[in-house]
Amino acid sequence: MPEEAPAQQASGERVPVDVAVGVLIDGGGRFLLTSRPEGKVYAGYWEFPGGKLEAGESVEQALRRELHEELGITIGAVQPWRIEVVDYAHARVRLHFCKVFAWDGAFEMREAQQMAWNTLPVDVSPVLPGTVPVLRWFAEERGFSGPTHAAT
Ligand SMILES: Nc1nc2c([nH]c(=O)n2[C@H]2C[C@H](O)[C@@H](COP(=O)(O)OP(=O)(O)OP(=O)(O)O)O2)c(=O)[nH]1
Repeated sequence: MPEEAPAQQASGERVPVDVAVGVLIDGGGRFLLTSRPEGKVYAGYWEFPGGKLEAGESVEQALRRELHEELGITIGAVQPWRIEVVDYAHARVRLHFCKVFAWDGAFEMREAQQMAWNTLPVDVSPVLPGTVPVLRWFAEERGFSGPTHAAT
């Protein structure tokens, strides 16, 4: 589906679209990456699951909805982590990355995407540009040095 034309601020900068992103971390410290479904921009690229906020939604509400819609799970506590603005040709996005350590339900890939539990370095490729900083934050937290993912 083509994305809507981005709105512009008076300054000429595009208004960012808010996106809630879930960084699911399991008991072994692995984190979940999913591939972007066919028909979306950057189809096939790996990212953390999530999606755009709908009107009136908080980040947490959007994250609960998106992860249920996309993965079939019900998430527990949402821990806001970091916020990052990324300029793509298709949109300017404000990514609200949240850590999630608990969820219920079995994973179902409801958009025919793929999922992979990862540690550093990640073994899936290509990684979405707006996802790369998260791998760096994990590397800092975990004292990991070296490339976090394969260069594309
Ligand atoms: N989910 C997610 N999106 C990311 C990440 N990094 C990153 O730059 N993005 C960008 C890609 C998209 O431009 C935007 C998310 O929008 P989307 O199109 O996937 O969201 P959506 O599921 O609400 O899509 P739709 O209903 O409009 O089709 O955020 C990430 O790690 N996870």
